[in-house]
Amino acid sequence: MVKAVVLGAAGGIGQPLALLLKANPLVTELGLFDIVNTPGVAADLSHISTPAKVEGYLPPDDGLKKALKGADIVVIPAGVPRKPGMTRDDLFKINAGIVKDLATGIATTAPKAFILVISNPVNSTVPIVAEVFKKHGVFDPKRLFGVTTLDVVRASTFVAEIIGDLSLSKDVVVPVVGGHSGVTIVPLLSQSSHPLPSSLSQESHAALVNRIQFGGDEVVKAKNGAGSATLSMAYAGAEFAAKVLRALNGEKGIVAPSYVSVAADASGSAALTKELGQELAFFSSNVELGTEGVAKIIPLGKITEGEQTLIKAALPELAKNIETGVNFVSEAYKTEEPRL
Ligand SMILES: NC(=O)c1ccc[n+]([C@@H]2O[C@H](COP(=O)([O-])OP(=O)(O)OC[C@H]3O[C@@H](n4cnc5c(N)ncnc54)[C@H](O)[C@@H]3O)[C@@H](O)[C@H]2O)c1
Ligand SMILES: O=C(O)C[C@H](O)C(=O)O
Repeated sequence: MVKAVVLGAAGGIGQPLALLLKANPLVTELGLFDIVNTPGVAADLSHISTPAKVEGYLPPDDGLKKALKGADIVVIPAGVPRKPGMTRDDLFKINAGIVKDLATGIATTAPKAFILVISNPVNSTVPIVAEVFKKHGVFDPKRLFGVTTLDVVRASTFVAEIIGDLSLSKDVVVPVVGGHSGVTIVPLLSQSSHPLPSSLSQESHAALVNRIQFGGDEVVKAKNGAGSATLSMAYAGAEFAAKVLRALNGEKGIVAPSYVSVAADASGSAALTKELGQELAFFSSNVELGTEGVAKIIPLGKITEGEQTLIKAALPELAKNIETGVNFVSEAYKTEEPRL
């Protein structure tokens, strides 16, 4: 029996993500929480002939607690998306508070659940969840994941496009490390399961890296004020959730990149820190998943000089983003006691 919960379930990501989770046979219960419209979304999904029992909750009458009760996996796409001209960091002001409140609900109701954070800026919202959990004395770094899968999905698609065969895209695997915004997104194209054509010019290679790093902007621009990636994100979020669920179900050897706390695996992160030349509290790297969450953080391995330069550019930005998240929670708790 597995209960999955979506917080922000009526949104542009939340609805298709809830649909894909409802379609996952490993999910037997699906809790949907949002500040609007969840009863309708839940009624609609509940007619689909798959095992999951669906319930929708709103804030009144302890809706968040009811949605979270007994949760094994909680996915968070709650919060505002970008408009053209904005960076993900511009979302921090609104989304930090939303994520903090939802994290408080999880810490007090389902502290053992796996938490998959989609809300931007991921580089900072994941540290917010960690800090809230620490304040409540329930932080388990193995169970907290920043969802960076969309970067991996984009890399697979764009590499397959360059190879000239989109049918390969589901098989192309490119590790994408670092974080989830602009220069912190570092595709390790040299480790692609499908090598790039040797005829690819340096300029085209650089353009591919840039497209993976700024793929989100392409969608924000095309949507022209109506938000950011929702459908591709729902697909990516469901893919990552499916891997976590398979690992929870006992399947071995499942690997996926995710933005995790380095405290999740001391020896893996020590090797990673050596490669990076500095320690960061959070970093996205390939992670082996197990029944307890992160089983292993897999270091970068062999990378090119160009990739090393990209990592160097990512590190200061990531450090700043992490600090922003951590400071936000310590400031908040100066005026507010954790609700234990
Ligand atoms: N990690 C990624 O790769 C990635 C990709 C795409 C989008 N995102 C981020 O995901 C977030 C959501 O994007 P979207 O397009 O679905 O936005 P959206 O506005 O369509 O949906 C957000 C939903 O969150 C709900 N919400 C707001 N406050 C809430 C609260 N306190 N509790 C519960 N629900 C609440 C809203 O009612 C809305 O239904 C944004 O921050 C966006 O930047 C992340
Ligand atoms: O670009 C955004 O703001 C949304 C998301 O992070 C993305 O990568 O598409």
